[in-house]
Amino acid sequence: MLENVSNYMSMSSGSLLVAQPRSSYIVEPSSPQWIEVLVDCPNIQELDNKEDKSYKLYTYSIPCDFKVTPGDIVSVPFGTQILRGVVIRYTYSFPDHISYNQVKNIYDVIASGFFTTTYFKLLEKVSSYYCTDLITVIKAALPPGLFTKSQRRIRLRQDNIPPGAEMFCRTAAAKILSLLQQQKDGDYSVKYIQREVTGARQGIQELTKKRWIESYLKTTRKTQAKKQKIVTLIVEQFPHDLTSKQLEFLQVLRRKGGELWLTDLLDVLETKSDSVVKALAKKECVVIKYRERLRFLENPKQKQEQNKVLTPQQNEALKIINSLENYSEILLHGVTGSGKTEVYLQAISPLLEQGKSALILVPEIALTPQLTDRFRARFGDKVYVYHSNLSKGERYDTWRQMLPGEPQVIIGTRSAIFAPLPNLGLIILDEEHDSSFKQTQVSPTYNAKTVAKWRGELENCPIIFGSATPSLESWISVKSSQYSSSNSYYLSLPERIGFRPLPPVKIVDMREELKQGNRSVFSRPLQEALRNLKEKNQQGILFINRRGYSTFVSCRSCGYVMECPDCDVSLSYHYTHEGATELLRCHYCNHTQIQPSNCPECNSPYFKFFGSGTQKVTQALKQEFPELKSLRFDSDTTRTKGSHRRLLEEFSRGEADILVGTQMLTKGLDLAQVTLVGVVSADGLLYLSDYRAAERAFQTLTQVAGRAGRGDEPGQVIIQTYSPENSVIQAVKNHDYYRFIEEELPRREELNFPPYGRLILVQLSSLDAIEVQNTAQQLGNYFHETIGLDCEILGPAPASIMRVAKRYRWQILLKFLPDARVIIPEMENWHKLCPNSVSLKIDIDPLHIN
Ligand SMILES: Nc1ncnc2c1ncn2[C@@H]1O[C@H](COP(=O)(O)OP(=O)(O)OP(=O)(O)O)[C@@H](O)[C@H]1O
Ligand SMILES: [Zn+2]
Ligand SMILES: [Zn+2]
Repeated sequence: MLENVSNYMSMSSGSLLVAQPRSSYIVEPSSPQWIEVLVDCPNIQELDNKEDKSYKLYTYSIPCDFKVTPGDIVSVPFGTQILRGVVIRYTYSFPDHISYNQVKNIYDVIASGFFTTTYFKLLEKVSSYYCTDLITVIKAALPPGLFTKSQRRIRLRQDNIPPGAEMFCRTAAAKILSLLQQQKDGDYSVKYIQREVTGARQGIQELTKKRWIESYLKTTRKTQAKKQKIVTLIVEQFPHDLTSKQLEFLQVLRRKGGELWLTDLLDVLETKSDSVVKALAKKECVVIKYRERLRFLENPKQKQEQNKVLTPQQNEALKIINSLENYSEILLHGVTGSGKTEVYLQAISPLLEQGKSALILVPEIALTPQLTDRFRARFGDKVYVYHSNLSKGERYDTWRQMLPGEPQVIIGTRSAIFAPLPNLGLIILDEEHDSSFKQTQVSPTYNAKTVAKWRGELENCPIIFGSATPSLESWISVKSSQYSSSNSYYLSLPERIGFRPLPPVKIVDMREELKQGNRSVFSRPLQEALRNLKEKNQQGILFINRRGYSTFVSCRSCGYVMECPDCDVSLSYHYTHEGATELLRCHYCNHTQIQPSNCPECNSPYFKFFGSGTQKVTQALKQEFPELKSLRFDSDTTRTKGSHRRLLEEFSRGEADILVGTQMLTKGLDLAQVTLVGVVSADGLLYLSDYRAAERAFQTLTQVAGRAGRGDEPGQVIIQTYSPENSVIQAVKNHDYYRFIEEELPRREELNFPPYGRLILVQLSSLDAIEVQNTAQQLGNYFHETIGLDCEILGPAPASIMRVAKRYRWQILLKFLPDARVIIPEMENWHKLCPNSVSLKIDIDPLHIN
């Protein structure tokens, strides 16, 4: 039975409408015998849905001792496999082509009650808007490990097999037998056998009949609840015949409230043996039982902290936020250090008292340990973090503890927008301009900001978008509907806390420096500022635009540049510490090789790396300012869990004078001792072949500048550049967001780029250069035939880096004009034009085009 989900979207500037799917998640009152299941098999879904974008449901029966409800995750027999699926609804009739006895029983119930009705609607919206199978969306939303597959395998029954057995069977069976015998355990998956041997099916049947092989199901371990022993005190008066050890155990147990996990109790008493506890259980002083122990990410305990007295501006903002109960969009535009976080905290407090929960999304949790700490200091153990770096168990348990609806605060990254909080009272997106809210690598290519709006609508709760540098989308969205609709608010915090000034920004023209004979990476003004740091006992930050940028290795004699053999990009120079091997690495595919001492082209010994990565800057710093101690903060030094926190803590304890880092530094760092921020080179940010380059440059530079002078000492910012007259640089210099958007918005409007028009990026890649080009051409033609005039079709064109990890990449950009109805041609037809060797990806509302 097919359910149709219409796949067109319509968009008018500012508001986004998605067609309501016709199917929905229906809960029937009685308990019937059959259910329809969405099975985790996306390829089958695609093949079966010729008519239109939809999803196919399979009917199963419920064994009488099972209780199954829509929303449950079940495992079901499916061909030779046992697959996971989601129960969509009860059913009372069969599709025409199926007879009663063809319907199979479900195999097992994996998890119950994972989502509510509105939640399911959200998933359907995501599926239709981002042109992604519903099951893929469900898997992206739910904690991992629920949809593991079981595999049908066969193995030899060694003892039954006579010598020369293969002589007694047909070709296929003989082949299978010899395959199995070559494998040391005599064991293969049926899938593998089917790929290797023609007529595998009959072969397997034959061997099974002879009892020379057996087939079995291999299930991967499922994520499940973790049970542990808990010890409960059950007597008030301690008996007199206790040993001193036993008495000590009971006293500890009573002091700790009468109940402790066995492991914790043993820890407190510094023993490994549970014999004393067992003896106490025998004496009926305690009981030991198994109980589920939830796994959460333990964060360091914070000192309890009280609400701060708000500034009049914070107060104004809070009053409006607190007055909102229904769906509304709030843009909280507060300059760096204006106290946005305090507003969030005080907006959440009354909600918790009303029994509601709040969801806070941040760009990257590891980068903002400070933020999580501040929430914990205010709300203690009501705060949970949820993001993709947690272990499977932690995600599973954090998810499940949300379901009963205890009021709480969830802090997470983009995937947390799917956190199943039942009584959601507020959604906050902090640093809303950040592009990491968008998923780009895998489907669905959702933007948590867009999903947050749907979620807010479905749950009927307000959303706060907070930033010092709002994205043009949010700016336009709120500004254009502020007067027309009553549920849009622009709230501004134009000043820093305590009337601290924003730091003055000095722009240094690096061309002048060179003319004056200064070849150092540090300009004279930056050198002077660095020298002053030590005297004044202050700290500084040096910002380097993303790792690898301009750290390419080239020959000074012939100009030869070292490139990755598999990607069309230059390799980056890596030198982790003194004495380490000098390495070259590709930042796309991680190809690594040793840095040659001479040029491979002309053998010149002047074969060096150029540019200023974090490593080069730390080295230059060491040479020119040996008295300054520096710490590197980039993706190389923060690979291990907890390393962000450790480095930031080291720095805030004053164990280094300078923090040298990449984009990671820009996010939410609040350190009072930092008075100097130096941008080593702004140029890499300005010249990217992307329509968003200017916006991203303005945001990054403003954010990094905002780290200076947040304490009592005034700060200063020095930006080094070869293009001081650039208008982005000028806007940053004057802390002038309004000037920036006044210049940027007309440019976007003229070219119909977002936030006016809408983009859809179709990406094709293949190992075969010709095939991918031809496919791109055909797809382009198909678009020209089917897409209306209010969509501009750009390309097909090779991606700006044409080859990555041996795959050639082409793309087509669809640009829908403002107010155009966005109609995406049938995906099914696209796939028909696309041979198996070419992979196809669709990115809806892409943020990066390269
Ligand atoms: N009303 C207040 N009274 C005193 N201190 C405050 C108040 N509000 C915030 N602060 C403090 O001011 C500092 C800056 O606030 P906060 O970090 O919330 O700013 P922000 O706007 O989130 O900054 P950014 O966007 O730059 O990360 C923090 O140390 C915070 O504790
Ligand atoms: Zn050379
Ligand atoms: Zn590469």
